[in-house]
Amino acid sequence: MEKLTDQILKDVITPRPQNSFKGTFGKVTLVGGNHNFGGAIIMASMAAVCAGAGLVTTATDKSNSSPLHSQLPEAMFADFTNDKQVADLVQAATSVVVGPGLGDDESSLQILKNVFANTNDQQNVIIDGSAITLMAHENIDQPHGNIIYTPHEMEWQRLSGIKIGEQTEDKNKIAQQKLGATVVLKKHHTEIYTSNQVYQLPIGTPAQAVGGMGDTLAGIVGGFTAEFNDKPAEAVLAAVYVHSAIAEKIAESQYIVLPHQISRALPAFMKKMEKLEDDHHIGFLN
Ligand SMILES: NC(=O)C1=CN([C@@H]2O[C@H](COP(=O)(O)OP(=O)(O)OC[C@H]3O[C@@H](n4cnc5c(N)ncnc54)[C@H](O)[C@@H]3O)[C@@H](O)[C@H]2O)[C@@H](O)CC1
Ligand SMILES: Nc1ncnc2c1ncn2[C@@H]1O[C@H](COP(=O)(O)OP(=O)(O)O)[C@@H](O)[C@H]1O
Ligand SMILES: [Mg+2]
Repeated sequence: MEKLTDQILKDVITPRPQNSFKGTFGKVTLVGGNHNFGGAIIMASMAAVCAGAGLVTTATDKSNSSPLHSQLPEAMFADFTNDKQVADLVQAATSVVVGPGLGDDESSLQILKNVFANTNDQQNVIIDGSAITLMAHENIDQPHGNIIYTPHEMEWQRLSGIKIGEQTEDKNKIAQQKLGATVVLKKHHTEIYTSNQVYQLPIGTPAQAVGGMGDTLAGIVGGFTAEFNDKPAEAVLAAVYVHSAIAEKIAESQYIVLPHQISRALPAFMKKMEKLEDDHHIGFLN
């Protein structure tokens, strides 16, 4: 298992071309947030916007429209029960994030099936939270796309059948190869299983054990894969690293880290990365 280092941030977060516009940095469509879990998709959407995606649209329960816009006017809204609109938004996306707060009832299932029916192999599809649980429980086939699962250990147990105490590197690798997808197995020292390598995140803090922390990561992965779409595999690794690097920084002065604080810190943190020369280390930054 190879340990991720801050080098991944320097590799991925480079200065933006002068001759660019919002379309240069990709479109993210996020789908989730039922009547009870609106916060999950709002946190994911905030993360995608703050990570630098060019355009972000959030397909969610109607009741989340005003809360979304009051927190995040940069995001556009769609009603996730409008199948035609969601299909169009999914087809138009560079990256699709599905699952944060989606829920596990019949309506959640129909929405998930509609999303999965409309992805294609050119897109990054980040499958998180309820979407993983629904796939496992309802035996739903994996959709088209560059698939990135972001399960916590229980979601990985549901999806892979490997019990939490038995999730060894070898077993996880076999399950990941069978899926033909990237797996970000979230825990203390998250592991990332890619087509040809297994990475471990050596940073991160228990101050991150807060609801919404994974929803935020899913949004960063969506934002980075859209923005840095010429190197989607590295973008996933950088997203995982930046999420915990910022959290560690905040945790120097806070007992817990609120997920939205990570998102709000992203633009300034990324600016510092952009300026870094190869011989500088993030540890020197304040
Ligand atoms: N503010 C919100 O709206 C929030 C909504 N959420 C959404 O709620 C839905 C259900 O997700 P949950 O993860 O809460 O529920 P799940 O039922 O999927 O998973 C939680 C269960 O897994 C067990 N578990 C074992 N190892 C774990 C690990 N390493 N990390 C986390 N759990 C572990 C827990 O003990 C618990 O029994 C998802 O769609 C999620 O996105 C959560 O993100 C919490 C915040
Ligand atoms: N003790 C810990 N140390 C480091 N990271 C942690 C710790 N506890 C939780 N995290 C991180 O927080 C996130 C939790 O994700 P998840 O359980 O999906 O949260 P939620 O669904 O509530 O948003 C993951 O990125 C995980 O790695
Ligand atoms: Mg989660």
